[in-house]
Amino acid sequence: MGGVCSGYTVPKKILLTGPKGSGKTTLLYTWCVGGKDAKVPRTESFNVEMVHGPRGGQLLLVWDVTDPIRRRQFFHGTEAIVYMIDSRYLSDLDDVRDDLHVLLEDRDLKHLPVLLVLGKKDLTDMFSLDELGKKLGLLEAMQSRQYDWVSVRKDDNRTYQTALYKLCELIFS
Ligand SMILES: Nc1nc2c(ncn2[C@@H]2O[C@H](COP(=O)(O)OP(=O)(O)OP(=O)(O)O)[C@@H](O)[C@H]2O)c(=O)[nH]1
Ligand SMILES: [Mg+2]
Repeated sequence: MGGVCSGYTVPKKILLTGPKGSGKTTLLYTWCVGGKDAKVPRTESFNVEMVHGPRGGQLLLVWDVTDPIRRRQFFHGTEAIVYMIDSRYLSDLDDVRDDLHVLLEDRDLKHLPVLLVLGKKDLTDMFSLDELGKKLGLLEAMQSRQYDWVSVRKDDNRTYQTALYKLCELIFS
């Protein structure tokens, strides 16, 4: 539940991660500006931004970090994971699968809700979610945690708002 202390809402800490160039910072800054064209800075190390969810009192502090080694320092206190994949590489997911499993097995991240985001859907054809689930071993990986998925494309802001809505459903419901 969202913590409220003396009238202030305590934000939920979110880890936004996934392979390099998958579209994480575009997602984060689109959430921040609420649907207008987001200016996306190049990510040197990490980005961190406060994001308002669709309902009052839904406040998220989102840490956007790619590097699998450096991101470890951001795990403590995390309350949900957003894992982003570039949809163009759905046919070659071995590295993604390994990275995702290492992340989900970390003791600081066990049992946390996960939103899987498939980015750049404007650049790819349809795919089967069953097939994706098998390739990523989602059935085992998502056992004992809440999980959802969504696809986004930067030419359609509604897809980013749907992603934010689903994330808040996972965290606040
Ligand atoms: N066509 C298309 N391009 C996108 C989309 N989302 C992001 N991009 C582009 O993909 C590139 C990488 O996007 P970023 O948001 O910087 O990706 P990132 O995951 O933050 O990258 P790193 O910080 O390097 O890990 C940029 O040129 C974006 O404009 C999308 O939905 N469709
Ligand atoms: Mg980035």
